[in-house]
Formats: sequence, C-alpha cells, structure tokens
Amino acid sequence: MLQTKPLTILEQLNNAKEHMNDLGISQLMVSLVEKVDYIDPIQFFSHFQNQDLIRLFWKDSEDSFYLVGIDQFKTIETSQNRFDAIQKKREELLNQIYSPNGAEKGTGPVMLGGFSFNDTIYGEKWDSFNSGQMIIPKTLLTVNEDDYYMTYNVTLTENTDVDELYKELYSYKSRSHDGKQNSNQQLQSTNSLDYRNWSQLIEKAVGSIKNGTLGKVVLARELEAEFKQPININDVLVNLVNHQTDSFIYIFDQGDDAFISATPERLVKADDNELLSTCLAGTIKRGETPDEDSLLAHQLLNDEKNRSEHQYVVSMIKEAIEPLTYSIDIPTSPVILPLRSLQHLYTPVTARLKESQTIFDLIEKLHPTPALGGEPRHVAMQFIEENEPFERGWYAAPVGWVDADDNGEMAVAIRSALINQNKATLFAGCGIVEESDPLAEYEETKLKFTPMLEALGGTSQ
Ligand SMILES: C=C(O[C@H]1C=CC=C(C(=O)O)[C@@H]1O)C(=O)O
Ligand SMILES: [Mg+2]
Repeated sequence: MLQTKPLTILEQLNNAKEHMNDLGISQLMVSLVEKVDYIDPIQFFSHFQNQDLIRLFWKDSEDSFYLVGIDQFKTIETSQNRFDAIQKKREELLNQIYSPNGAEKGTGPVMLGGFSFNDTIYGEKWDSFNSGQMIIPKTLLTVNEDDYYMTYNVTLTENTDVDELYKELYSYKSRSHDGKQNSNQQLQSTNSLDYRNWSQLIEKAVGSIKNGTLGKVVLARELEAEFKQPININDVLVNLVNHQTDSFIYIFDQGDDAFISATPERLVKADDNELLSTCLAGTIKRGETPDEDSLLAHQLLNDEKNRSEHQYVVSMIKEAIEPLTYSIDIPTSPVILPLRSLQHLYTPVTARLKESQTIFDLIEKLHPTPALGGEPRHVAMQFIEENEPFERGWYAAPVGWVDADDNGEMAVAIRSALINQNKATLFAGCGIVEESDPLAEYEETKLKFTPMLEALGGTSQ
C-alpha cells in the first residue's frame, strides 16, 4: 500500500485555512497533530512553571501513557449535573473543531480535567475548582509507549497570517524557564481531625451499619500541612514519578491552586469498545522484610473484614456494568496489589461494551463505587455529607482524559492534595464495615497520607 507522508504543521495550517475559505466561514477551530522525537514529559511540564498558564499532567498506572497539557484552548465547566452537562457541552464543541489528521489515540482535541465528589462543590478552599472542569489545552504532548506526538489547538480567522501563527506555535521552545528546586522543603505543622472526634464518627457509622441502614461507608479525614517555603509542584511531580510507579499521577495546576493525586485506583478505561475497571479496597501495610511482606499479604487476603470491604466494590461494579456489556470478566477472588508503603486487595474488571457509550455515561453509572462512597450509594453519600467535617472537593472523584473518539481513562483522585503556596490539604479515607475498629482505621488513613506527604517534602504526621 502506498504510504503517504504525514503533513507538516505548516501544510496542515494552510489546508485548514483553505478549508475555512471553501466553507465560506470567517473562523475555524483546528486541531493539528504531528509525530515528534523523544520529549521528556516531566521536563516538558516543568518547563511551563511560573508562566501563569494552566498545566495538566497525566500518567497511567502502567507508566506507558502520558499526557501533558499546557494553557487553555477551550474549557468547559459545570456547576451541576456534572457528567451529563459536560458530555453535552463536549459534543457541541467537538462538532466545531476541524481535525484534519485521523488522530492517534490520545491526540487531537483531547480533554483533560476532573470532577468533584458530590454534584456541587463549596468552600473557600475549592474556590477555583468547579464540579466539572474539562480543558482542551492549547498545546498537548502525548506519550504512548515509544511514540511522541504534539497537538496544537488553534482558532483560524480570515485575518490569520499562517506563517506567523506557525512561528507562534513553536515559541514555547525558546522560552526560558525557572528550574529552581526546593530540595530542602521543611514541614512546619500539621493539623487534622483529632482521634476522639474520629472515633465518634466511626462509631456512629458502625451503629448505622449494625441497625441495617448502611452496609458500608467510606469516611475520610483531611490533613492540613504547612511548609516553610512555597511548594514547588515540579519537585512534587518528580518525587511522585520516582516513588509511586504503579499509580496514576494527575496534576491540575491553576497557578495559585493545584490539585495533585497519585492514585492506584482506576475508575474506568475505554479503549475502542473494551472497558477496564478496577476494584480496589482492603488495605494493609508493607512488611520490613520479604517474609513479613508476604505474611501481611496472606493476612490481608484471608481477613474477613477486608474481604467484605472489597466485595461490596466488586458486586456494585458488576451490577452497574453488566447491562452495558456483551461479556464481562471478573475473577472470583482478589489478588494483592503492592504499593510502596501499603498493599491492597485488587480485582480487575474487563468487559466488552455493547454500543458506544461515552466515558461520561460510564462514570455516571460507576461514581462513586463503594471504595469511595458506600452501599447503598445514596444512603452512604448522605451519611458522608452530614457527618464528615470537611468538603471533599475533588478528593475521591473522577479525574482523567478523553479524546474525540471516546477513548479515555478516569482514575479516582485519592492519595491527593490541594496545594496553595506553602499550604497543602491532604485527604485519606477508609472503608467502614461492621467489624471496623476506629483505631485501626485511623492508622490506615495515616498510612495513606504518607506517600503524598513525603512527596511534598514532609515526613512526619
Ligand atoms: C478512600 C481511600 O482508599 C480506598 C481505596 C483503597 C482502599 C481502601 C480501604 O481499604 O479502605 C479505600 O476504599 C483513600 O485512600 O482515601
Ligand atoms: Mg480499608
């Protein structure tokens, strides 16, 4: 077969301008894609610090797929009915964007963003976050295994000078960047819900479980940490990439406020009509030695309380997905997913989707799973809203990306932090079932704070 040479960006721009003239319109949004040589995604992200630009970062849990989005080309936001509203606005927007290159997965008018845990979001801390925020960046780097792509999203008008615009697209290459590192970050203080209040909260939940109102509920606490110097997001990213290798890494950096997560939990991945989801619930620490480690793993696999926490998630995901699929594959028992400082019970879910559902339909069905909310879902959500003494914001909510062909992936933003200057608010929660003991659950949240606290430069809690 005759292989045609891919068009250069300049050729694509000229073609798009011609296309616009042919259509007789005065303005056209265009998504241009080119295959490029190796670019380090972490360095690329870091390059744009201190430029007042929104920066978005995504790494998948296999360490094989990265997206780095810089600046906003188009942003869609919602304050209510978040999944449905975003999907409708997205469709409208995509219909107007001309993508002359049949795009590779994760290139072209890709949207990156996230949602809040609840349908609405409140509180000063979360002022610059909406209940749904998806962004098509101006410039996007896509790394898929060994393939590298740049996407440029632009608006052409009658007056656009294509040669000028072409130069502008590449101007980022010559901008200098501030590579200063805060290697000696020092934690000054931390503040979180004290144990007495925590244990009252857990006892209340266990009471509701015993009287049959609830099956399971996930309760969390926030930890406010203050550092000596402003937190350097680039440093945090490097720490997370180095230490949380089996996690998704997600950053939504708006300059003054950044939300960061290094989460092992996938909500949903849509790859053509193949669906992947993950049941992750049930936790124990890692051992100091390989022997202790496997003893702990064995203990976790055979622990009734943790198995019950896990089973709620498996049953709910199965029930939610089954009607949408031709076939679904869920192993009958979980395996261990070891992370750097803790290990989880893990059951992968694979399914073949019946018809093309958008990733937002799937999120709507799945969020929140009983790994983040509880069972029954509405009762658990209400219990959380009435009893947890803080606003979850984007904690435990879907974050990720979707391309124009509906390929995409959403993780659940646990092991996360909201960062503002020298302050960070960290979040960690745990699944409460009938056998839950407040002290053990408190220790579990401590374990879950550790990776992010260490990445921020602190070590103690
Ligand atoms: C809610 C969190 O973890 C969930 C995910 C894995 C294991 C969990 C657990 O064992 O309790 C939680 O359900 C969190 O880290 O904030
Ligand atoms: Mg647990």
